[in-house]
Amino acid sequence: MIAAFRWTDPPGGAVLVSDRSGWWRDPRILDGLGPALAGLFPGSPTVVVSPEVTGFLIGPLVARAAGAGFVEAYRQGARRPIAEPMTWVEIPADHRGEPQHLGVRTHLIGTHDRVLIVDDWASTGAQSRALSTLIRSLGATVIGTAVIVNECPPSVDDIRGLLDGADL
Ligand SMILES: O=P(O)(O)OC[C@H]1O[C@H](OP(=O)(O)OP(=O)(O)O)[C@H](O)[C@@H]1O
Repeated sequence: MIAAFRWTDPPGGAVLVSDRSGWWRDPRILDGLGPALAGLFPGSPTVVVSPEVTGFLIGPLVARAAGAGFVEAYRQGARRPIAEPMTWVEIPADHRGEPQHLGVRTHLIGTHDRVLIVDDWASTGAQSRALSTLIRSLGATVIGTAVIVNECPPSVDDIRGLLDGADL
C-alpha cells in the first residue's frame, strides 16, 4: 500500500496533497481493503457508516466483508437536498478548519444497530467524533472507527488504522 501511495504537489498549491487513487487502482489492494478494515475491530457490525465522498467507496467494501449493510453520511450542501428525513450533526471545524454538517437518513439506523464507522483517513478525528455523536443520538451502539490511515494520537476516541501518518 505504501508503494501505491503518493504525495503530490498540485499546481499553485501551497501544501502537498495525498493521492490515494493508486489504492483503488490496484486490484489486490482493492480486494484486501474490506477484510483488512473489518478486521480492525472484533464483533459483528450490523451496519457500516461512512462520510462522503471517499467513504462511499471504502464503506461498502467493509460492509461486504463484515456481512453488514451500508449507510451514507452526506455532507450538507454538497448536493441537492435529500427528500427523506435526515439527522444531522455539526462538525465545528474539519481538518481544513472549516465547519460542516454530516447527515444520515434517520430511518436507516435504529436502537438495535451496532455501527462501524469507516473512512479512508483520520486527521483530527473530527468526522469520527461527530458521526459517533450522531449514531448514538439515534440509539445505536458505536463499535469504533476503522480507517486506512490514522494520523490521530492514540488518545483520540476509538480510531484504528491500517497505517499511521509516519508510514507515508
Ligand atoms: O479526521 P478528520 O480531521 O475529520 O479528517 C478526515 C477526513 O478528511 C478526509 O476527507 P476530505 O474532506 O478530504 O474528503 P474526501 O473524502 O472528499 O477526500 C477523509 O476522507 C476524512 O473524511
